[in-house]
Amino acid sequence: MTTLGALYRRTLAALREAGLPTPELDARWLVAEAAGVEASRIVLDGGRALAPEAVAKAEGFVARRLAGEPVDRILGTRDFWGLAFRLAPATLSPRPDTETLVGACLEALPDRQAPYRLLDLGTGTGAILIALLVERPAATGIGIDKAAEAVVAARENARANGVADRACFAEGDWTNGLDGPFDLIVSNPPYIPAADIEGLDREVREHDPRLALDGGEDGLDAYRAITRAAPALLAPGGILALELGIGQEEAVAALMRAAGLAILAPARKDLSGVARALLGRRPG
Ligand SMILES: C[S@@+](CC[C@H](N)C(=O)[O-])C[C@H]1O[C@@H](n2cnc3c(N)ncnc32)[C@H](O)[C@@H]1O
Repeated sequence: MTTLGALYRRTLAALREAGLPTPELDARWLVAEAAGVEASRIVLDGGRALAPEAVAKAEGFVARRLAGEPVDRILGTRDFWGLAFRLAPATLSPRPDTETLVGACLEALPDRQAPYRLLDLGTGTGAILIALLVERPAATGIGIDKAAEAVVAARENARANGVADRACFAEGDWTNGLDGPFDLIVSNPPYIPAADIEGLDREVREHDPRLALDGGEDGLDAYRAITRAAPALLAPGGILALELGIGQEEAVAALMRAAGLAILAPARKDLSGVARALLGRRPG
């Protein structure tokens, strides 16, 4: 008979031996999921006997983790802005850096009760749009993605997070075929220069979809497309809010200015001090 505590210790030992960077956290999440308990129960209920299926499930998870699969991909969900998002192979796993962009957008949309109209380009799991709709309960929004499977996941995430009646998701190529006006257009676009993708961490390179990463030769292809199209879709005074890759502030600010947008402030930094969220306003 295997107990919850014994399964945790065995899992931890295997992950430690493999030299993984966060074995305690990984073991906690994987064992909790396999055993169908809250992670906090592992210590409290350490003596609980487990069914053989739960042990086999945990062993399967460990094998995947040792093969380099990230924990959130194994679990199939990721927390973002305090909400749970289901992942699909076609979706980026939303990152804490992107919460900086959400925070900046909320400051630009200060009225909790206003019926803001939002557009999220490259919505993936829907993380950005859904977080904004949760925080602004009278707002409505559209999320667009080129990956059909991402659109399906985003719809499901909107339902699970209680905003499906105010969110609409569709497959599309950036703004093609869309009509405004929007009060806010937000995007965390693919921004890695194509030649840098091979040098990314294996967990990113092998488990996040290339369509979510590849920003073209200089990493700026999506910014060019979005800044060119956004002003015509923004209401006067509307905001374009873009997540930035490392070192991209100047280039993206130049694209926003060239499109007639006024930069609101220097880019907001993420928790690591990287300039991460840049906002421009359509005059008027
Ligand atoms: C960096 S991911 C961001 C996902 C999500 N918004 C987030 O922050 O977690 C970029 C997203 O853009 C989508 N994408 C790439 N090219 C696109 C295009 N031409 N039109 C619409 N979406 C596109 C990708 O499929 C991916 O979901």
